Amino acid sequence: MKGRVFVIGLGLIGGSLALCIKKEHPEAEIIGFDINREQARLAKMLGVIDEIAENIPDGAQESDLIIISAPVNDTKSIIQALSKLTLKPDVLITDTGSTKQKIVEMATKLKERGITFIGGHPMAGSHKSGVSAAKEILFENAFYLLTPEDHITSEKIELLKAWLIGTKAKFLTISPQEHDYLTGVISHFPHIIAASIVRQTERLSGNENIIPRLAAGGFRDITRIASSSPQMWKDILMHNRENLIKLLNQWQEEMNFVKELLEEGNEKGILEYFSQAKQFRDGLPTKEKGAIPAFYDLFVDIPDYPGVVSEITGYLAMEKISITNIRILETREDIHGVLVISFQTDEDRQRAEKCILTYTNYTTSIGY
Ligand SMILES: NC(=O)c1ccc[n+]([C@@H]2O[C@H](COP(=O)([O-])OP(=O)(O)OC[C@H]3O[C@@H](n4cnc5c(N)ncnc54)[C@H](O)[C@@H]3O)[C@@H](O)[C@H]2O)c1
Ligand SMILES: O=C(O)C(=O)C[C@]1(C(=O)O)C=C[C@@H](O)C=C1
Repeated sequence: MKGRVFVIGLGLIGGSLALCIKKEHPEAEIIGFDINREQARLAKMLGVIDEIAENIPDGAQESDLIIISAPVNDTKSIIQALSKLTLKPDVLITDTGSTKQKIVEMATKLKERGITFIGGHPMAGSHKSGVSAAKEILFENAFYLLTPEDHITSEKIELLKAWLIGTKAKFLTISPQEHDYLTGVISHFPHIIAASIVRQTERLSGNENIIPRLAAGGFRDITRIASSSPQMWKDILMHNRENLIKLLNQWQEEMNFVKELLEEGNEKGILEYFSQAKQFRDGLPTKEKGAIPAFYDLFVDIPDYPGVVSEITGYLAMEKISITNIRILETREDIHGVLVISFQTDEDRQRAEKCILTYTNYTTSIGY
């Protein structure tokens, strides 16, 4: 497709979408604006956008598609600012915010001017922020939630999907209310819990350095998202307060239930508690991204000697296999450790396993 695309907010999500659009529609011209000029300059330098706009009116006026990928509160102000401009009559405006009700409400200002706004939310991301973390494959296989209002025609929705086809995401249309409830349950609420576990651990650590040093696999897995942008999450919580208050009440009941099981020494009840959770968790789709991202992890038993990690990454580099993450499971005290290497695709993981088995005598597995 040809046309001018204007991305406002050149961080992880805006940058990743710009890359997806450019790949699929190389003839499109991608203009970007970020309140942080450094981010905009970096986006241009990294080839994420073609040109930097001086300000929002400058970028918006001749655009065919406008994507707002700023924190949710800023998104509201940007919509308000856009509603005061003279834009192309058939311009399509969308956003990527993690909440939808308040944003869609604000977009009535656009509707009043006859401008099409379709709320959007790609359900994949990271705890990292900024354009340097942007990547084209971020949304592959993820759900991409759209919250068009009733007056939006299916042609406009299809046009937006066509622009975004390079995300390789699966589009799903829901109402803003459903959106905020569902994402409250599977995304916003878990972020509160992750932060609370980290805070409790910090509080209990006091001067005892040993606690953070012992915090290994389980703690790290459940708290990764506590490293996300505090500014972004403050805004999300403020936008989804009602749902989150209800969820917190339910969670308190759940915790009281566990406490009672413990007080009663109810072995059967505790077993049942974990079994039920395991059954549900194990039944979640593993190849789909979304609330639960697909991890293509390879576990490698490695001896504990200096340079072993670079030895393995060196073999993978020789075979041109890209990795997305690498870490050592610090749960064992013996002379062996477990290296966990994550890949973008199952195919990469299989190639990596073959490569490691060819060059080394280490044992590998895809589960641990
Ligand atoms: N991070 C995730 O996992 C994720 C996933 C899906 C959706 N989202 C949503 O997408 C949006 C962007 O998130 P992100 O992770 O890319 O954040 P980010 O911090 O990486 O990027 C946001 C960018 O917006 C810029 N910005 C802030 N206010 C602005 C304004 N008024 N005008 C122009 N630029 C402005 C910031 O300078 C920053 O560069 C948020 O609404 C977030 O809720 C995030
Ligand atoms: O993977 C992560 O780090 C995320 O937190 C991504 C995540 C999520 O909660 O699933 C975070 C917020 C977004 O609105 C969508 C996706």
